[in-house]
This record gives sequence, structure tokens and C-alpha cells, in this order.
Amino acid sequence: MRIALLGYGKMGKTIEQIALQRGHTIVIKANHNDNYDITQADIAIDFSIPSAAFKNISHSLTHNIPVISGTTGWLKDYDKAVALCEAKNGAFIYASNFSLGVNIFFELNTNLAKMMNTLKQYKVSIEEIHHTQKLDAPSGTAITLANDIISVHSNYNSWQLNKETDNAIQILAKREEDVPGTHTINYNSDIDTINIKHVAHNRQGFALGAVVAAEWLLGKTGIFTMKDVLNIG
Ligand SMILES: NC(=O)C1=CN([C@@H]2O[C@H](COP(=O)(O)OP(=O)(O)OC[C@H]3O[C@@H](n4cnc5c(N)ncnc54)[C@H](OP(=O)(O)O)[C@@H]3O)[C@@H](O)[C@H]2O)C=CC1
Ligand SMILES: O=C(O)C1=N[C@H](C(=O)O)C[C@H](O)C1
Repeated sequence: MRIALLGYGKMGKTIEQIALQRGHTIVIKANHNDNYDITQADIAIDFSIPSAAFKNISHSLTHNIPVISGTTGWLKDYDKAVALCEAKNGAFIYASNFSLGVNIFFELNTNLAKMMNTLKQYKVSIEEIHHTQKLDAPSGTAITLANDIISVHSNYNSWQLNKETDNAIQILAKREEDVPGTHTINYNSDIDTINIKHVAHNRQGFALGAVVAAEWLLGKTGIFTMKDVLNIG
């Protein structure tokens, strides 16, 4: 595949390594203010910044180029991206987290939340820890985890950043040097605590998942998620 990397930062560079190992070619490496001809590519992979993601995605879809986006913090425009993809009969995948491990963790989180729905003495909270350059908080992954709990647990109808309220899931966002991404779900009662945790050791899992998703998407039309790609859940 000829791949356009829209965002050539930490993730763009890791994706490049894995894509080359898997026999693909990188035809575009675009950062801020770079001009590029998207029609050179078979597929675009956007790992940029929150304020640029929707523009990158819509530019690709407008030119009939399938697009994968892993950028977080732009989801207010997600429905517009879906509408454009449908209008163009294009192909699009967004995932807050492309790693196989986190997608298994998403399933564990939903199953645990279903079980906890009948055990109201436990109060849930989510903690995420990321590197200090991260622009958005909470992480996209923490938002997915919170929304998945809300969809099956009748005590919760929203989430709140760094704040504890009755019917909102508290998400604590911490920033520490060089942490690729750690997410913990805590269920706390007066008697005990149950937690599940995912720790990324590096960015390889995110990047491999994005390349696998791009390989899977090529030749398809529609709006998909990593559940479709990995056939889990
Ligand atoms: N879904 C997932 O699995 C994962 C998602 N992420 C997300 O991916 C995004 C990128 O992360 P990361 O690589 O660590 O961040 P970096 O800051 O290392 O890279 C972001 C890159 O985007 C570039 N950029 C800025 N504006 C544009 C633009 N208009 N078009 C294209 N590129 C642009 C920046 O270039 P410049 O320096 O010129 O501004 C920079 O090189 C984040 O939103 C992060 O949360 C990260 C890991 C996994
Ligand atoms: O910015 C990051 O680094 C990461 N961002 C994603 C998120 O916001 O969930 C995924 C991963 O945790 C790394």
C-alpha cells in the first residue's frame, strides 16, 4: 500500500517503521502547514493534533482516499466525518486506541461494568497516565472506557475530569515524563477495591494496530471500528 502519514510525530514515525517492515511504502509525511497531494496515496493514516484531525480526515474523504484516524480530542466533529464518509461512499475508521491489548481491555471493562451494575456498593473511577507532551485530557481511551461503562451501568450517565460527583464517572488524568499510556479502572467499596489495568510499554502496539486496520480497510466502503477489524466483542 502507498500510505500517507498525516502527522509525522511520535506515532507517525513508529507507524512508518512498522509499515515498511510489512512491505508498504510511505508516500507522504505531512506535519503542520505542509502541502501534499493526497491522491498519490492508497490510504491515509492521521495521527496529528486535535485541531487538525477533522481537516485531514475530510480532505482524504473528499478525494476518495480511505482514512484511519487515531488522533484524540477532536470527537465533537466525529458525526460530520461520518456524514461526509457516507456522502462520498468512502471508508473510515476512528479508534481512540488501536492496540490489540487495549481492545481486549475494552471488552474486559464492559463485562466487569455489567457485573458491577448489580453491586451498587462499588463506586467506579478511571485513572489515565500519559507523557507530558500530550495535548488533550482526559485521553481518548479513558473517554471510551467511561462511555462503555455508562452504556451498561445504570448508576452513571456522564464522566467528569478530575472531579467526583454522584452520577458521573471520575476520570483522573496524570501527566508524567515518557509514559506511553496507562489506564486503570477502579471499583472501590468500604470493604475492598477491585481494579483492572492496561500498561503500554511503548508505542508499537498502537502503531501495529493502525497498520493492520489500514490493510483491513483497503478496498472496503463504510464506517468501521477496531471491533470490526479485530472481530472481537
Ligand atoms: N489511537 C491510538 O491508538 C493512539 C492515538 N494517539 C493520538 O495520536 C495523536 C498524535 O500523537 P503523537 O504522535 O504522540 O503526537 P506528536 O505531537 O508526537 O505528533 C503530532 C504531529 O502532528 C503534526 N501536525 C500538526 N499539525 C498538523 C496538520 N495540520 N496536519 C498534519 N500533521 C500535523 C505535528 O507537527 P508539527 O510539529 O509541525 O506541529 C506533529 O509532528 C494524538 O492525538 C494522540 O492522542 C497516540 C497514540 C496512540
Ligand atoms: O497521546 C498519546 O500518547 C496516546 N493517546 C491515546 C489516547 O488519548 O487515548 C492512546 C494512547 O493512550 C496514547
